[in-house]
Amino acid sequence: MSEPLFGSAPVTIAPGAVHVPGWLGITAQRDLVERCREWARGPGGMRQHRTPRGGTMSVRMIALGWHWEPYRYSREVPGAGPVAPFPQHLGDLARAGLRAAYGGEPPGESADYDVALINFYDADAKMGMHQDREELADVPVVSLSLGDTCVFRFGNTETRGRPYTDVELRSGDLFVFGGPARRAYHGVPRTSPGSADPACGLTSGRLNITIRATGMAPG
Ligand SMILES: O=C(O)CCC(=O)C(=O)O
Ligand SMILES: [Fe+2]
Repeated sequence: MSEPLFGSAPVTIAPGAVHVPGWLGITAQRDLVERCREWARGPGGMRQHRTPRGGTMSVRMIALGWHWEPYRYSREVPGAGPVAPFPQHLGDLARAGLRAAYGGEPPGESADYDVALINFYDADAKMGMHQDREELADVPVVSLSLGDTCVFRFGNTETRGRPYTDVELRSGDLFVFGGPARRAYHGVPRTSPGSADPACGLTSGRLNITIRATGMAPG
């Protein structure tokens, strides 16, 4: 274990998938919530995306560095111009997250993070089991949770179903999945409305930031 910012020891959920409870202290949480509010005002705002099968995602999201919507990355936000830039401090935070989770060299390619997806969950929002697989690079995904507690379901690389492990993610928790877990199915079956400490800066709902490397050439 090396240099956790805060909180308890890493817990390995599956090979390559590590949960670090309470990694971000309350001040860092509040700072990130405030930045999310600014990012939410970026090109296109927080959007509920349609899926190719005709559904609508229940989370609201915005992306930095690359725009994402089901199921591809692009430089432009449809109808709103170029995507907001990727803040380098999120790349630094992600690399610190890798060290906290893995305690040494992370599995996969070197970590040139270039995209962050910011999801907002209201009390009813959830996310079905899916793989993060639009990225070409084999770099771990770094996930930060803010606000309400949720159940994060972390499964296997073969199917949306069992075996999986349900993990409670609270405000300030870090979850990293790379190496053999990089393409594992995962989702958020529910959140617990009203469970957050308001001192985190969010009085209702949950924010999740995933920091990723697309492996795609900029521009
Ligand atoms: O909200 C979460 O914890 C997971 C989000 C997620 O899986 C995604 O954005 O792809
Ligand atoms: Fe995901």
